[in-house]
Amino acid sequence: MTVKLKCLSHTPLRGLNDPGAAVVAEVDAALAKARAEVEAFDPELIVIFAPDHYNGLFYDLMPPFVIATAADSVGDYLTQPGPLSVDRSLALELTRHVLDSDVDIALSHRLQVDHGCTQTLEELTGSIDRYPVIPIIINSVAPPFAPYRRVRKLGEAVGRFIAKLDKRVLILGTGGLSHEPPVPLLADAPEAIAEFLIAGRNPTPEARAARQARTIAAGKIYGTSESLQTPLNADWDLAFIDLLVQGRLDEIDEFKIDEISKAAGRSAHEVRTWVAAFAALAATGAYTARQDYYRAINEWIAGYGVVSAEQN
Ligand SMILES: O=C(O)CCc1cccc(O)c1O
Ligand SMILES: [Fe+2]
Repeated sequence: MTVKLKCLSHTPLRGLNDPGAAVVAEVDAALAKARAEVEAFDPELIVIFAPDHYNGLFYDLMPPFVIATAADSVGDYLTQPGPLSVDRSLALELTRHVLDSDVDIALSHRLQVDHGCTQTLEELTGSIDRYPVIPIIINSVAPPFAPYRRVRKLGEAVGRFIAKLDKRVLILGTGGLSHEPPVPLLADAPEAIAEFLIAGRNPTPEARAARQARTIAAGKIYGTSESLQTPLNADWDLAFIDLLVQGRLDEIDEFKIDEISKAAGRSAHEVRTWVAAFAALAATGAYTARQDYYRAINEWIAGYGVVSAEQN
């Protein structure tokens, strides 16, 4: 087994509400480098930890963690629609292994995934179906959440499975860092919004377009006094990256969900995918990590970071 890891932010506003050309070029360069490294590694399997944003998973049955044996991209924002190349039998084996490790996880034999999973696959591999993949969705957007220590346990269980494979495996985490796009909350939601959050699967094209227009509008004022959303927090982001790079994963067990929401925004919990990814890598042996890129980008509603790691 050889393992590499990449964790990066996603933002569906890339290409829809861009910052200045210099910043766009910087990010393009960071992504081109990451993609070239993936190409050179030539993974035989990608394990991707991703969030969902009320596209595949709703409050009619909201699981803390899900492994998919088959997955279709809904094609939201600018992402590619269609099936991912999920390794069905390996995904099923992984599910058994995680359950045997005392971590409860849901199983989907037909999951819809959104930009939270597909954008990173496209950016790092050129398409959503280039390599065999196992998608693992971690609820990071629809509270209540399982504690961070459980996310770490999940990652460790996945890592022990990966360690037994005779394959080159790329572990991905996608989302974060600090940010708060206008995703509605079920608590105190008006009837129509509550209905969407509970049972909003397969929205009409009009409903999807309206939702995307709201995100773009929020991006245009994010970080100004006009915005009601919690702003980006570069200090929080850089401290989190340092913790991962320095291998201080045990400190994550003390992370407080409400404090993170306040300090870094409600969607900062997408870093749960990074936590699982690093815990998985750490379970395969000691690692070396590096920060490839960081910038707080208001136009994209993203504390935007790229981090890489590999076994020593
Ligand atoms: O459509 C949505 O629900 C949220 C879109 C969205 C915007 C900015 C950063 C993100 O990570 C993100 O997911
Ligand atoms: Fe997101």
